[in-house]
Amino acid sequence: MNLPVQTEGLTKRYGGRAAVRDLDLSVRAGEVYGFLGPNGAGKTTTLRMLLGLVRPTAGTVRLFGRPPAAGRLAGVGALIEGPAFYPYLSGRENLRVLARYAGTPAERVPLVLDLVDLADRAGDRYAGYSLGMKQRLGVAAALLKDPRLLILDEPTNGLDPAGTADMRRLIRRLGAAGCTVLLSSHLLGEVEQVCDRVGVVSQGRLIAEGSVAELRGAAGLRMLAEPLDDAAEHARALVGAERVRVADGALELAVDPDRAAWLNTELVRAGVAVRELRPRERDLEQVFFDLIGKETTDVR
Ligand SMILES: Nc1ncnc2c1ncn2[C@@H]1O[C@H](COP(=O)(O)OP(=O)(O)OP(=O)(O)O)[C@@H](O)[C@H]1O
Repeated sequence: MNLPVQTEGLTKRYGGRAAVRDLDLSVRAGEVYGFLGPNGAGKTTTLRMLLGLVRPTAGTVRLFGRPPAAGRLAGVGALIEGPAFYPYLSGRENLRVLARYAGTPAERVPLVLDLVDLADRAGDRYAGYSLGMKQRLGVAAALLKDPRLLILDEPTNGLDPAGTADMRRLIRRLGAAGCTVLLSSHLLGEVEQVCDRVGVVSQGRLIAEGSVAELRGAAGLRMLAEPLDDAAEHARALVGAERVRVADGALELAVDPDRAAWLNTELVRAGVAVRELRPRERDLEQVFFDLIGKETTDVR
């Protein structure tokens, strides 16, 4: 099956500096994929290589199984740089101009305006739009050709909270409608809220990939109990030694949190006083900084 996006060993060097290093990325049909990383991690360079706007130093890019040669990006819509629109034309007129250039039927214009929630303001001049409306018009332009894959570079960058919420809603709506979306972001909360899967990029390398839940790590339980040694011994006997760890005066148990009541009953029965038992979940922010921190240490 041809994936919407597949790269192998994708690398871009500028002089001696690698902006993107040996990147294997795959985006599956119908998913909203978040490409997450701090500023300068290589996100824009990667997206530009996907679109054939920057030539890779090494490695390959396939979009729906084909290399992204110029003029052969059928089925792909993108918003990479701030969209260039005529300030004195309305949103609708701007899209009509673009549709004409692209050979897209003008009937798509009201459809995409509706999709991005700009139908009411379509007759207003572009110059009078808020930043959020300008970004949404950019997405509308990318949607003109009814793409199967939409690539968005930091779509909420610079937007106020309301504009950000509108953009997130729009992305979720597009995802729900079956469009594959690849978006870059340096904001965890963003990818957490809209993405099915996330790839974390740092210093040009993909350092982690998975669903938000997977990135958070396996859920588990954290227990405060007395005496702790007895609790640990019984817990090991109950769930397996490899699933039990003592850390900071507490027990960490790599088990399904649904087993809390059962564990509590068993330990109390064994004479252990369980003071606290709660699900342990790593905050995604912590995961992100753990990953980035580790990476920085590795590189040093
Ligand atoms: N045309 C270029 N010439 C030289 N270096 C470049 C060029 N484009 C990007 N870089 C460098 O490559 C690295 C990655 O940049 P890139 O813009 O891809 O990162 P990013 O993750 O998109 O960050 P941001 O969110 O800040 O745009 C940076 O160190 C940047 O300075």
